[in-house]
Parts: sequence; C-alpha cells; structure tokens
Amino acid sequence: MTATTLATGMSLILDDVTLSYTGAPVIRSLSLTVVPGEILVLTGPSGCGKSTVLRALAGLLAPTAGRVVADGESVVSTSRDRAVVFQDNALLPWRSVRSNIELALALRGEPRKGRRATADRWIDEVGLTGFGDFLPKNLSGGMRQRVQLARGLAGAPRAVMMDEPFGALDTQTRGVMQRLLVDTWSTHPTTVVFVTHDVDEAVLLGDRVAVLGGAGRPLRALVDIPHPRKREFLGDTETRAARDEVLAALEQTDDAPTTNDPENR
Ligand SMILES: Nc1ncnc2c1ncn2[C@@H]1O[C@H](COP(=O)(O)OP(=O)(O)OP(=O)(O)O)[C@@H](O)[C@H]1O
Repeated sequence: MTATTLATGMSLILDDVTLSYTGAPVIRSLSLTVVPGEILVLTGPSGCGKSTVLRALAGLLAPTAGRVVADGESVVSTSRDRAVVFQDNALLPWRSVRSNIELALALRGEPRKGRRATADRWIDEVGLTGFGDFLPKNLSGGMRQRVQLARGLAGAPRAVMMDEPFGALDTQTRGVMQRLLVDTWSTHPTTVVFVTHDVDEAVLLGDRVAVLGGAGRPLRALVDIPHPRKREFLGDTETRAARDEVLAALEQTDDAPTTNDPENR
C-alpha cells in the first residue's frame, strides 16, 4: 500500500467489557460502538480508564469479561490494522525520521521494496519535507509529533488509537496538529479513537464524543458539526452548544472537567 491508498475504517465494539489490572476492575461492563471511519473522542476525568480502553481496543489488554470486537472478529492480540499513537511512545532515537516510519511500515507487513518511497510520501504529507534524514533529537516537539502521526497512519491502518497525542504541545502547535490530523484523516479515511482531557479539542475533532464516567459507563455527547472545524469557531453558537453538552456529561462524572476556558474551571 502507498500513502495514496485509501484505507477504509473498521468498526470497533466493546461489548459489556470489564477491564482489570491484577484482578481489580478499572472499567466495568462498558459497551461502546465506534462507527467505521469516524473520529470518536474519548474523554473523562483523570484515572477513569481512557488509556485502558484504548489498550483493549489495540489488543494490548484482554478483557476479564465481555468482548472487544473489530469488524466482527474478537480482538485477541495486536494487529497491523489497528495502530496506536501515544503522547510519548518515543521514536527510536538512533533512527532517522524516515527510518522510524519505515520500521512502522515493516511491522505492518509492507514489503521492503517501496517502504522508502512510502515513508517519503508520508514525510511530505505531514509537512516534514527535507527532514527525512534528521534524528528525533534534532526535531522540535511538534515535529516529533508529526513523525508520530506519519508513523501511526503510514501503512493505511484501518483504525488508529491516539492517546493524548498532542497533550504536551503548546497551544499553537497543538492547533496545527489538530488541523493536520483532520486533513490527513479526510484524505486517508480510517477509524480514529482519540483520547483527550481537553473539551475544546474533543469538540474540534470528534464526530462523536464519549464521556467515560466514574463507574466506567460512557455518557454519550454528540457533536454533529461537519469537518473541518476551525478554532475560531469555538465561539459559534452551534460549537458552544456541542461543547456545553460535553461539559454537562463531564459534570455527571466523579471529577470536575478540564477545560481551557476559565468560565468552566
Ligand atoms: N499497568 C497498570 N497496572 C495497574 N493499574 C493500572 C495500570 N495502568 C493503569 N492503571 C490504573 O487504572 C486506572 C485507569 O488508568 P488509565 O491510565 O486507563 O486512566 P486514564 O483515564 O487514561 O487517566 P489519565 O487521564 O490520567 O491519563 C488508574 O487508577 C490507574 O492507576
């Protein structure tokens, strides 16, 4: 596959799932459906289990009850169809930008021949033309996140699990990365499950926003606004209504919401 190949998103289902560490449940009886090709944002108070849910969807953590299902098949392990992008899943420091992306392609089973060209196309795609030979330590945080995005999406996975990938970035870089994600997702359709604490980010990115509550239950807030959404439009009536809906759902959870808006702190 190449950077221009269109993937199609897969459906992901958590069916009455309980997720535990050393016998203690973190998520109890959670049911959630991710529609093929959507960006589903998962938010909720710190420690409510958002990352744990992503791990289960990625096949990194087996449920102690219930089923995780991807396109009708039970998830029992990781798969090249389901990629993961974490905030800090460090790039390999001794490998160049290109080589980090090539490695992801190799792990997804892309034939050796063609990996370099595909990696180079993705380097262009995320705006890093000319930086292919750079080592990660010689890039800014925002540039490293671009490489992470390229690494996550290269090889056309059918679902990408993203765990606060822009959490460590400054506001401006974060805005650039949010636009880049939506632009890239528009041209390379895939299912995205995106975890964030930030209500504005949830509303800007989510086709739907699922708020995970204290007891592991999702309180669904819907964001029915077409992409691309611009940060300036956060003040729009429609956007504010969606944001208020997410905030109201968050207020029903155990902890207070996190937001950049002092009005809602
Ligand atoms: N490997 C682990 N072993 C034991 N407990 C864990 C492990 N990973 C997470 N936990 C616990 O599970 C709970 C949920 O953690 P998780 O990281 O999924 O929450 P989160 O909602 O993503 O939190 P945050 O928003 O702070 O990142 C927490 O109480 C955490 O301490």
